[in-house]
Amino acid sequence: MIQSWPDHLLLVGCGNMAGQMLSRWLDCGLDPARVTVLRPSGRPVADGVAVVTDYPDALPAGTTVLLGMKPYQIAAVAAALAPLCAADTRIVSILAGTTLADLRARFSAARDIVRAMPNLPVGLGEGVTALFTDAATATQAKADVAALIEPLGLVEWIADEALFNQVTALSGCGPAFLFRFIDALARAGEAIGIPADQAARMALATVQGSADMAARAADSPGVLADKVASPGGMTREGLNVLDADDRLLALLTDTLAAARDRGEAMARGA
Ligand SMILES: NC(=O)C1=CN([C@@H]2O[C@H](COP(=O)(O)OP(=O)(O)OC[C@H]3O[C@@H](n4cnc5c(N)ncnc54)[C@H](O)[C@@H]3O)[C@@H](O)[C@H]2O)C=CC1
Ligand SMILES: O=C(O)[C@@H]1CCC=N1
Repeated sequence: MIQSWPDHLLLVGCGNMAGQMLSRWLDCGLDPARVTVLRPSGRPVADGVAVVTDYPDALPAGTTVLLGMKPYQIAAVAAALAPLCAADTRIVSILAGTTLADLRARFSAARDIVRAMPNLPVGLGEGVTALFTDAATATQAKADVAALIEPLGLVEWIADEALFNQVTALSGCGPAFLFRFIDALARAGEAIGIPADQAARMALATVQGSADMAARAADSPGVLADKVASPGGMTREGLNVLDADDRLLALLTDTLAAARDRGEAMARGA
């Protein structure tokens, strides 16, 4: 695929998440001269990328703005940024729990506004990004934003914004839950007697290899689990613990529901 990049990309905030997105875009050939980062610290981001600590007097025509600061900063950012926006300014927001209606109210001049929910592995091109927009956004803008996000990994358009907090809980927050799982697997190994450093290496490699295998396999993860479990063997005994009363499923459902609920509270301004 021939990547067509925005002529001008303004990142408002460039911390953990937006930083990973930008890193991947630069790795994939985005010309750093097209990028401006606005960050209060003024710290350099990458060779050739302009960093500013305040808003420019004007935005070049057709600028794509990535809102990458914290959600609670939206009021202050919009107060300064919205007057610079025109109909051809494209807004891509990665702010958790900030609705499209809220963004449209704050950036009323901009026609094309897309919510994006990436996750941290986008820096490797192995992330997941959920996208949502409404009918007011032009078809070409949708295609251009999708093309921008495509090098980051899996792209999923979400048909109903009511599901956006749910997908944020699953894939946006998901890496943190997986990191916890890897850590817990290692610590459990240590608890049954494996040296800590060895358990950590083995837990990580087991998760990595299993995820790679699941991604390539024709079988579902549920079927693959059964293939590991020899009848009457060790794995079945372990699975019986995870499966009792749907323990693992219940734990993960509670985990995602708590994250989802926080997104809904954030949307209410809590
Ligand atoms: N960390 C993650 O895994 C994910 C984060 N997000 C979203 O990404 C956004 C940023 O989160 P992180 O990168 O984790 O936070 P972060 O704290 O690492 O980055 C926020 C950045 O915003 C900058 N900033 C602070 N005040 C600002 C202002 N007034 N104007 C412009 N920039 C300002 C900070 O200097 C910092 O670099 C949040 O809205 C979050 O919901 C979305 C998906 C995943
Ligand atoms: O914790 C948060 O609110 C953000 C959204 C997804 C990942 N980090």
